[in-house]
Amino acid sequence: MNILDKIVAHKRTEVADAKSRVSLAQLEQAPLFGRPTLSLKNALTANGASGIISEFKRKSPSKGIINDRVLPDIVTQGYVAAGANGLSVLTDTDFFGGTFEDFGKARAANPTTPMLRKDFMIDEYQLWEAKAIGADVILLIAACLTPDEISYLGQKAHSLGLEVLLEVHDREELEQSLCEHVDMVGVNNRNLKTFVTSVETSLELAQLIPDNFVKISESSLKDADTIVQLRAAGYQGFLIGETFMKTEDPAAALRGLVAEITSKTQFA
Ligand SMILES: O=C(O)c1ccccc1NCC(=O)[C@H](O)[C@H](O)COP(=O)(O)O
Repeated sequence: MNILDKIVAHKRTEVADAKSRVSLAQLEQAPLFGRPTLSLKNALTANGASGIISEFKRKSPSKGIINDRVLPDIVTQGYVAAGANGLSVLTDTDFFGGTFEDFGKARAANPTTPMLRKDFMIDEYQLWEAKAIGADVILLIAACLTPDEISYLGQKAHSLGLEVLLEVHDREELEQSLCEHVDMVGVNNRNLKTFVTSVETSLELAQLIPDNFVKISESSLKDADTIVQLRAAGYQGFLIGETFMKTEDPAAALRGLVAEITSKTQFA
């Protein structure tokens, strides 16, 4: 069984357990459930946007522990001050060390920044959870969902006011999964089954994504030259976790990257 299958199998148990403990009606009573959501799509496409979505990621299946010494509220507030247009916070505990508590702390510290609940969504119950914790955007990963599930979950997410980021890794996933219930298309440079990374994946798929979807390049992004190259290929969003989180001061690492991108763009 590959890691993605393991994560999804575990997620099914986790969701079944959560459903038996907390009903949808109870989730709807959460203080943040009725909060108006913020648009990540608008934030990424605004004039002068950096396009960077900074991720709070404690550990990962591919790298093990990345950083267990930092706090979600401090790091994410720093990210926003350093120029992030969106935040991604892992809520998966077993494989990524994230929690709803992490998400809640980041949410409270950043009330005006769009936030992605980064998890493996397989059931509409998780959309209610996302609303209850104050998320603005959810992720649908083509590699672990059927096209019908993507369409169904996308539609449900929209009915709750959540934006939808569809994640693909190759042409086949893109062609089979793209539908009207998606707002943004993320191309993951990491093959989630083998962990092999290549930015070529984003570069190759760029022209195949229709222009009415905001394009986001995800994973293994490390330097300003790559961001500049991806922008030229049509990407307006850049999801970055490890490059920042592996440092002692993730926000300072983002600030440095934004400064470098700005200088390369100005003098290009
Ligand atoms: O990061 C992993 O090892 C991983 C393994 C299996 C499934 C998903 C995984 N990562 C999720 C992500 O999409 C990344 O956290 C995100 O794109 C940021 O990537 P990076 O900048 O490389 O931390």
